[in-house]
Amino acid sequence: MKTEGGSDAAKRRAGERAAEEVEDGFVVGLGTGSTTAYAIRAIGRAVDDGLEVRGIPTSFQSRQLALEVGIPVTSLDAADGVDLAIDGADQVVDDPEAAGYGALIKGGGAAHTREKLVDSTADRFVVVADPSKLAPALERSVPVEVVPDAHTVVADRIRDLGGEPSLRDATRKDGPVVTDNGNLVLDCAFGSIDDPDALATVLSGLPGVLEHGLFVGLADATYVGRENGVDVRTY
Ligand SMILES: O=C(CO)[C@H](O)[C@H](O)COP(=O)(O)O
Repeated sequence: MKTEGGSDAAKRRAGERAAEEVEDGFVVGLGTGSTTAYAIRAIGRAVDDGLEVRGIPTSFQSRQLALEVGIPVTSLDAADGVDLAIDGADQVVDDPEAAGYGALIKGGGAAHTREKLVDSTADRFVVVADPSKLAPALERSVPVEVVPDAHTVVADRIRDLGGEPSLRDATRKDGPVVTDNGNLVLDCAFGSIDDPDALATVLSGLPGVLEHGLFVGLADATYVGRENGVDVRTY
């Protein structure tokens, strides 16, 4: 059995704190990843206790978990908006003086296209994270989902922009990761990103790019799980 380490405890606190924001009648965006999974499980327990909600999963993984814990699932085209989205992040800009304060890198689970769609649609988007995700600037590789035919062309454009693209390999399958949308992922290293908004705009404009993992100006708050509680950043 997996034991709960310090980081897992922090993730659980963040996820469960965010789940407390879910109100009766809400349509909730269900993000992807281990931190959001704590929120989904907590919402499932609340549903058992009588809370009436519908969830919009952002991935196969979050849909499976929602069904397992008894959250009725719906979709963006069937629901009339999203009241609250709860989602994790791979890195969060945590310097209030930085231009990109509250900007995120997402897509560690290759789910960032649907995550951005659902998170950006929500009236309120809450990020759940443990302290290891906080950084003064974004410096992790940016996941870029590309249609399969375009991966070499987009990789060349990324190099032109000064980035170093790497096709994401599957760990338990020969060949690359294939997203829930049937596409490939280029993890693109740019070093420390001074202007996330500018890079996001350029990446969005590249033919063949479906979506990238820079989330700029989308989050309303980040809940940071700590050993003894939760710190809330609002933007
Ligand atoms: O963006 C994501 C998936 O595409 C995840 O939210 C992100 O990778 C964080 O995951 P975790 O909570 O497991 O650290």
